[in-house]
Amino acid sequence: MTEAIHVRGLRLWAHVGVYEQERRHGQWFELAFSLGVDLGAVARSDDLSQGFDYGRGIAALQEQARTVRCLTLEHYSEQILDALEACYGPIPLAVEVSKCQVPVPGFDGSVAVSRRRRWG
Ligand SMILES: Nc1nc2c(c(=O)[nH]1)N=C([C@H](O)[C@@H](O)CO)CN2
Repeated sequence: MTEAIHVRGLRLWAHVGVYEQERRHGQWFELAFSLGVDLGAVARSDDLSQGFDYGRGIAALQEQARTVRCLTLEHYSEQILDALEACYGPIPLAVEVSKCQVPVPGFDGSVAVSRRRRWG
């Protein structure tokens, strides 16, 4: 993949987690996603209508986060890929979803899963 749009640091409050209280109360997630697309047309013309508007993907994931309910980061990442595909069609996609505060005793870090569709 030679060219891509990368969106990083998209913080979303979502109700995802194996524990019932994670799904009931919700928690912060941080997303990064990439669109593997040719940027040449917009680069030459300065006309966004000839390319991919990253704002549409951000808005779609903000909307999705309001209603999503599931257990695992893996399943959440699948729904994120589905939402991006609904936005942009069958283009190469990559996503990384991090749980910012993981409810594991004695663990102060974050956990992330990364997934790809049609990438490479
Ligand atoms: N592979 C995964 N393992 C775990 C997940 C997950 O989403 N994918 N989630 C949890 C809990 O929700 C976590 O927040 C704390 O135990 C556990 N393992």
